[in-house]
Amino acid sequence: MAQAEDKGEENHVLLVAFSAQGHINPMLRLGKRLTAKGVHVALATTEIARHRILKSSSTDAKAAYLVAGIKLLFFSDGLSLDYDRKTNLDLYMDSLGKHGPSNLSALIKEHYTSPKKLLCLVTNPFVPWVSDVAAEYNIPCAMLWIQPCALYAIYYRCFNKLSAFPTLTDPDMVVELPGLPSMEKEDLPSFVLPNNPFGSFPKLFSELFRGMEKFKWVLGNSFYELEKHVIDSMCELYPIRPIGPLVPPTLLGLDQELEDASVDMWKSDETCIEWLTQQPPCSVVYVSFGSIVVLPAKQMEAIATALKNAKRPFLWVVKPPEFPTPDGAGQLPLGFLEETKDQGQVVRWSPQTRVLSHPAVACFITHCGWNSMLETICSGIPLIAYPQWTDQPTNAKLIVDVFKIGVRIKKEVDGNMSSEVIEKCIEEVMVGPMAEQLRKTAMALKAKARIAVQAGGSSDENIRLFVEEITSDSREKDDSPKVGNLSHEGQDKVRDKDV
Ligand SMILES: O=c1c(-c2ccc(O)cc2)coc2cc(O[C@@H]3O[C@H](CO)[C@@H](O)[C@H](O)[C@H]3O)cc(O)c12
Ligand SMILES: O=c1ccn([C@@H]2O[C@H](COP(=O)(O)OP(=O)(O)O)[C@@H](O)[C@H]2O)c(=O)[nH]1
Repeated sequence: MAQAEDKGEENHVLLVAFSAQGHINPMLRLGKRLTAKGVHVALATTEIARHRILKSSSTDAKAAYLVAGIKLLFFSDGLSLDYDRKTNLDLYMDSLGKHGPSNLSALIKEHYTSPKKLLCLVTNPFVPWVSDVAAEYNIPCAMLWIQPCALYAIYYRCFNKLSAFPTLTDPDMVVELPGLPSMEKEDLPSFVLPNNPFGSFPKLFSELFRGMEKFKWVLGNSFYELEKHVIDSMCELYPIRPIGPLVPPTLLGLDQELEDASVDMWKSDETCIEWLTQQPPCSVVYVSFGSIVVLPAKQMEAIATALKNAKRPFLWVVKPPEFPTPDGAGQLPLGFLEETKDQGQVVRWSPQTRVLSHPAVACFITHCGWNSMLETICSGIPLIAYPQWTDQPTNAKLIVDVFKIGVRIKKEVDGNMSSEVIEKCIEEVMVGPMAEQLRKTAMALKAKARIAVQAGGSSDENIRLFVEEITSDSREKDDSPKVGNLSHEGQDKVRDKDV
């Protein structure tokens, strides 16, 4: 690899991402939008990401270091490559927090002849210590918030103790926040509940949200028209500027931009596209729980039974667990593949954005990861929500009560889902007046997403403003906080132009 990345050129931005696929890709797409506005961009993440990208044979070795003109750089999180990070999340996050700062700092020294040439570091919320590395070099720092702006507002208010949240003595309280519907405990992010098992998460986020002044800008992977009430509600506190949706350009109708900026950590099975092509329009139920969630065997069984009984074509992504367990978690019930061979397809990993935009696909049963939700919004199809942890319960609430583009699978008292309820949800989004209404709303949101990212749209304007500020910032050496959002007036102007 080249010793120095800057080759004497000016206007560099370094993005730093946590090593999940759903974290790196929105960062890379932000990088591409910055590149389009004349900024040089590189992305740093941890070695485990390089290992996964190289293992996924759909990406060749060269592509693992250069994605759409963005150079990828890697640093160590202090753990060996075969360490089971998923089972030991708290230890993993601790190790990353301990070793990340010095390793990233060394990476900056190694790759930039003068760190002062960096206009800005952009970090994501799971590596908040990046702002300290930025401060060490006197470089301004921005955060890309990669979940809905609603989650930003909830965490900000929770960790700054601005609103009441459930406690051990009052675990069932309903949370009321500006710009959001009333939220019960099953609608809140799992990390703010008193029974959250991940001890280090509240620590990480409470430090982050109580020290927000370290970030001169907060950018959000969302768009104003999608979440305007909650975005407006944060204007007086610590504004967030939506610059998304950061999804592949083909999903946004930006066909002049052919190349997507993203990496694959798993090789996708393209045969399912041929299979989709043989299915009737708007007939297929797509099912996926993303890259991290592994469903217990009982829940796998409930889905399997519901899909069989629904008697509709289905495409189900069953990603084999990286560290299999003896209780059968994440595995298909015996005989299922044989029984359904004429009805559906099971793949280990799908080309999801191609699937969602395929005319044969009718709806999506999802864990409600935010990237999957944005991709679905941009494809204009309804969702069936089955959230698991982190932001997903709140994302499900948004789908049903704010965006109104889907239904949610209600859990039984034992926390599991019944196959009858799943089957009923499938019928609800496929046929009848409710299905029609959901589809109409979904199509309208898709149109708004496209407008937001086109030249002069709300997200495009926010990117332009950000680039203007980071570049003038470096010229003027102005250190005053730049947390201002587009003014309401500005937002209105952009909206008026859209309609
Ligand atoms: O919270 C975590 C932690 C974590 C952090 C601190 C700690 O003490 C313990 C665990 C690790 O990996 C994640 C990975 C995620 O991926 C995915 O990221 C998308 C964008 O944020 C989401 O929308 C999807 O729901 C999600 O699965 C989302 C997360 O919220 C996390
Ligand atoms: O079979 C699959 C399942 C998921 N994805 C992609 O993986 C990402 C998942 O991100 P998300 O935030 O939805 O969930 P996570 O996997 O981080 O929980 C999305 O961009 C999906 O398009 C994919 O390409 N193929």
